[in-house]
Amino acid sequence: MRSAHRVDQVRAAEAALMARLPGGTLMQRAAVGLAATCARLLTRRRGRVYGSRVVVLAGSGDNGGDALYAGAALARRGARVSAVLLAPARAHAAGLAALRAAGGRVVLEQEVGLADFSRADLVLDGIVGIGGKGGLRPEAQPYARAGRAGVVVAVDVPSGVDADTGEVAGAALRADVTVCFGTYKPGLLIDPGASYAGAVQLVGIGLELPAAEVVALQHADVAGLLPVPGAESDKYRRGVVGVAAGSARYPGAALLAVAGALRGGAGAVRYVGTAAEEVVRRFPEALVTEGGPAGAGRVQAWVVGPGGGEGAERALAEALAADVPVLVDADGLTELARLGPGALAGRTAPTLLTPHTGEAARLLAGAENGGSAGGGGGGARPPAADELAAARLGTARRLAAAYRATVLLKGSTTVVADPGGAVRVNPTGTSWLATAGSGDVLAGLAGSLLAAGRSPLDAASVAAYLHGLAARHAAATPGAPVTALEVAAALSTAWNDVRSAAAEPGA
Ligand SMILES: NC(=O)C1=CN([C@@H]2O[C@H](COP(=O)(O)OP(=O)(O)OC[C@H]3O[C@@H](n4cnc5c(N)ncnc54)[C@H](OP(=O)(O)O)[C@@H]3O)[C@@H](O)[C@H]2O)[C@@H](O)CC1
Ligand SMILES: Nc1ncnc2c1ncn2[C@@H]1O[C@H](COP(=O)(O)OP(=O)(O)O)[C@@H](O)[C@H]1O
Ligand SMILES: [K+]
Repeated sequence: MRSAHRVDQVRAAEAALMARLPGGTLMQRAAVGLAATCARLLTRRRGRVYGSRVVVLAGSGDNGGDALYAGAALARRGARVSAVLLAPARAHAAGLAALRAAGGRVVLEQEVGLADFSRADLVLDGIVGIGGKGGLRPEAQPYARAGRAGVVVAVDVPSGVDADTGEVAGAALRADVTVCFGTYKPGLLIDPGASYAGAVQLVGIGLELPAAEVVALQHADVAGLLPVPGAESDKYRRGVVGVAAGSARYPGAALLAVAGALRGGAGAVRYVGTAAEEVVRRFPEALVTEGGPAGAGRVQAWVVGPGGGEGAERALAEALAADVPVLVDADGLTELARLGPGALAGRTAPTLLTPHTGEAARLLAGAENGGSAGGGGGGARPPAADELAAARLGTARRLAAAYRATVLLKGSTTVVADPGGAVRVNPTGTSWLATAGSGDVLAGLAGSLLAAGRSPLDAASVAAYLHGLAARHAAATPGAPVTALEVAAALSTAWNDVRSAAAEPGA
């Protein structure tokens, strides 16, 4: 599991540790780890550190200090290091002295700095770290636009990325590798910040940290959460997932949601809706009923809404009336937004909402207006989907709080937020998943995990993980387009992948 902490949590842990250690110890630990990664990267690119061209972009804080000390260490190994000082009067004095003593040169003119930057084998971005506010300032912006021949290594956080949220206000410096200290930061795991961070490496510096703010599961964690039948299991004990999906207009959504549900670990899939005939023709193993959830047999969880069209209103009402976990997706969410959070108020079993940002905008507007169905006030501008996508962590949290439900917010980084405050972010996605119907597969899969007894937080985060992995496996060649049905078919490979990696020694 990758754990990420907020800046204030890092600062508190740093203060507690610094009180027990000689001054400068933590910066030395950070710089040693940073220099070691840079030396590995240079050796991989050029065969050796000696003679390579390194540029340190140094801002006014300790982030610049880390970068200057690491630059000094590389200079001592024979690298030709220039330090570009973005705030010359406030550069980290001891770091700068170390760099100079190691033979590094200092650049004050932007033209020279930019030329050095563009032809460097390696650039250390020490402009700003966890102390940063807002995007890059004007003096640093040309570096974000400049061409580059070598690798950019961000020190702790890519400059311009908000460490706590991953939000980017204006320009930020894109890195190939980020070396972070003590713990991951949420902004390194959540887009858009994550897309600026490149490969993220953690250097331990001995911080004692509280519970994480955000976590990202890895193979071993997911393997431990997969429902696996035991000797005592039968199909009912494994859980039956009910899928209320599809409509005359969107029959395909029914097939895709059932395809996902069949591969999520529940013992049986019960489909209700207008596409019963198509479903059973394609998936003879599914149990089918026409009509709505109320008339179907017992299930351990409902999935309601994919392609629900005109039947979504009734299906949602009937599913929410059942005392089992309910996953609401697509047209079910549009209907829920119309009703507002009050529609969930009487429920005792948990609810999982799986919006994309467009649906999230409708849900938030519904929460703020008390549900448009109730004729609530309204008047405030509804949030725009792209603004919500740029602030994914806050959006998922706001929705979870407003609806008192677990929220899986889909998109370039899928974020799962529990109403209790826990947040998981998904590391496995690929943008090829942005294909029609892949969300239906995800809904079926997550519903199946709910029926198999997983909590909404676990069901949602495991489903997103397997779904993202399956999309990679489904591609005929790495990086090729995939269809939603291919993603569903590749889910078994994703399960195997996770389980076999977890079974490896040392996993
Ligand atoms: N915590 C730990 O455990 C450890 C932390 N360590 C390291 O310390 C780093 C944090 O250092 P920090 O606190 O000095 O802050 P830092 O990120 O250098 O920035 C603050 C300075 O930048 C300025 N500034 C602000 N916004 C800006 C912007 N957008 N663009 C440009 N400048 C901007 C602001 O000045 P202002 O101009 O606003 O007065 C201020 O002077 C951390 O990321 C890690 O690398 C390790 O050494 C060891 C253990
Ligand atoms: N840029 C992206 N990067 C990674 N995954 C994405 C991106 N955009 C969308 N996705 C994923 O693709 C799926 C699309 O779901 P959804 O929007 O519900 O589509 P549909 O309604 O067509 O099924 C979700 O799993 C979502 O997280
Ligand atoms: K930085």
